[in-house]
Amino acid sequence: MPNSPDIQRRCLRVRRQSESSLNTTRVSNSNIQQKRRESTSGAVNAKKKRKRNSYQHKTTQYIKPCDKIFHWSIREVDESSYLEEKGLRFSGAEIKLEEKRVELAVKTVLKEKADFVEKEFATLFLDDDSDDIDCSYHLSEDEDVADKAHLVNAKYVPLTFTTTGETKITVPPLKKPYKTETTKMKFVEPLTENVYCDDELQLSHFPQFGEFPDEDIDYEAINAFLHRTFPKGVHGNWRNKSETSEEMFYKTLIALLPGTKNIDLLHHALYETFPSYGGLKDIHETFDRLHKKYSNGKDNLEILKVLDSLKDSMKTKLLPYSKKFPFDVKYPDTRKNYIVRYIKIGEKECSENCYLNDYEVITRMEEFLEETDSKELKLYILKSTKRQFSDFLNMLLMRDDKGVVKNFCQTAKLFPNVSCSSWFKSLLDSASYADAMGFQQKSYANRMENFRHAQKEDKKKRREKNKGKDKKYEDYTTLCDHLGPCGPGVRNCPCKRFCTVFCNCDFNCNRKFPGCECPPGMCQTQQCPCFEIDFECSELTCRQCVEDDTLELSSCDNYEMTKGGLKKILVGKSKIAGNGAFLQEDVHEEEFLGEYVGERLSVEEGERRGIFHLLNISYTFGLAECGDVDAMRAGNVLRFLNNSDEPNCYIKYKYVKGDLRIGFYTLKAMKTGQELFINYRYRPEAAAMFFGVPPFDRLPRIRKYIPTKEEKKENQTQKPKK
Ligand SMILES: C[S@@+](CC[C@H](N)C(=O)[O-])C[C@H]1O[C@@H](n2cnc3c(N)ncnc32)[C@H](O)[C@@H]1O
Repeated sequence: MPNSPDIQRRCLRVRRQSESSLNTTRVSNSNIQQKRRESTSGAVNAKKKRKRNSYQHKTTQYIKPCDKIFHWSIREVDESSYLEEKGLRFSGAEIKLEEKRVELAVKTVLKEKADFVEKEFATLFLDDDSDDIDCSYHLSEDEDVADKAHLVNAKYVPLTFTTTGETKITVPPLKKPYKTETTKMKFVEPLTENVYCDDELQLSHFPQFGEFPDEDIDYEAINAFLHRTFPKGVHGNWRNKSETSEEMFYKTLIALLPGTKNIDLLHHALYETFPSYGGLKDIHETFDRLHKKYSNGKDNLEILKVLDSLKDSMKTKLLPYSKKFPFDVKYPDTRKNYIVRYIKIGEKECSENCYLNDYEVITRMEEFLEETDSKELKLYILKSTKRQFSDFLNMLLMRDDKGVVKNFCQTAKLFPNVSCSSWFKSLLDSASYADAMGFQQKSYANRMENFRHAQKEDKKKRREKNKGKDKKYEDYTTLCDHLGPCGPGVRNCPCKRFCTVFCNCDFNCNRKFPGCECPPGMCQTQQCPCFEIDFECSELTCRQCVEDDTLELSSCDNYEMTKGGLKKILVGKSKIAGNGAFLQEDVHEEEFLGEYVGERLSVEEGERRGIFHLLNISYTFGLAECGDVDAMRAGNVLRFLNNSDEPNCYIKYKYVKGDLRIGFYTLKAMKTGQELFINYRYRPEAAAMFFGVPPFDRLPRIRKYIPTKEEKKENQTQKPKK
């Protein structure tokens, strides 16, 4: 197998003229040489043309070749479609039936999960009145408070505080005083950008545990409580199929295994639904592991029987492609618009219509040979293929062996209505390096025109699809990574209104948002297509505004989070609660303060950590359906901005490099020393809880499990001394 391909060298190279050694070639050598001469001069001209036309990106990172295919199957299942492997053949109707079963199982599990979550949360947030503590706080008449407005609603107030270290203000103690010490910083790691973090299923290491003094709380009891609250692991959602939780996957399998008529068919249907769980072998191994984890030691005989038969079938007909399925690819590299594959040239014709008998195909093969005597073609296969062809391609790539398609004819046979040589021609049509480069050569106007046109088409389709349905939140951070066209009519394409350059679809995809062409400094109005949809400008799309060589010098005014600046802000004792953030430089109205950074959590992890907010201080910002940013353990100074109903700063969410991020901006001009506030926009119940009730008193249910000091002492005296 050749090493990883070097496109520049390989593709711009003028090939050496030499003898062809295709042993199946029925074309005369002179013909081949003639062809070669034409293609050589063509390549030189194409090279010159490309050089003239091409827009030079600062980075050419996204035109790297890819040698992996992520989603093999984005296929419309109809009567004529079928799956055949090792003599197994399914009709479209059978596939539909099995997929329907998977869909039903998915719905049932989801409903169960939703009910469970609802029930748990309903009881969690209920105050059981077991402790009638009045934590309300009223300001006295003669209080010397600089900014009373902040304090009127603030019930969680420290006993003493200073504003910028000058005025010392004292407020009367709360009826039930609680810790007023500023938060210890021992767990906070300074960050300049978000760090993506995995779901953490171990709760006991959570730093907030350490923030309660030991004598006050029994951590084991809290831990036990949390495990009781989420006994089945963390919640998940199936919005994006890659984001399913293991438990859901397990439950679906359990529900489906007994009734399956054919394990391969079930596997096929499951793979359609859970592309990241791998092939038959992978699913089998995953299932074994999950069974141990979730069955609680109870073995269901029926399931075990099916498992056994599955093992047998694994032995006898281990599908050759099973290990090639994408596995664990959650967020694949977004820089690929074509896939590199080697196609081994066959030695024997499979039929009369075999590509090896086709003069045109044989002649065109020349263009794709690495070396003239090579027995493999090297193809740059574009992802944006026609729907029908993408089915074939998916199947072809799925059956390759470490990037080499060894038996092209075998795959072609699975599609009897189209001849082997027609498939080969389509493959060659879509497989040249020059085509893969096409996007770069398109002018901005051209891209914009295509985009607008695609948007119109999409709008029609969406309208039909969503007739009578409620308008849903549209998340632009879900990136697509499939073969074939994108859009609302395409199964499994998760991109809502449009694709972006961060999607893994082909760069020629007309749905791809083309960015803007504003001059530098003009991207803060609705005239700028990026600004209009809350996208930060990007050097991958916007030609003029972000053109400066160095990031810091770029004068684009819609590029702040990419640049990553942060105003001078210090942490001090807040006027309102614990620590606060204080300006150390003068700022104008509508100035960018910085990005709120922290650990970037999945929706599930955000939900799980959410429980700690009830116990303590929350540093989490929700990103709608995209997860959360949690600055509890790691973040920057913006984590110290407290809440106010009369804020002097505001938040703006923006899409930056394919992800939703949080920018902090000023609402007015301010001087050094001023404390910064935003409005957290909590719902009244949440505000009452977080700002009105000391953390310790927030969870009556938890308290049941936390021994009081007296109880603890009693327990200790009862424990036999070692
Ligand atoms: C992002 S932190 C702000 C920094 C925090 N004061 C500190 O010391 O680290 C948010 C937490 O501060 C507290 N807080 C913020 N604004 C408040 C207010 N207006 N009244 C009472 N507590 C507030 C709440 O405990 C909230 O969960």
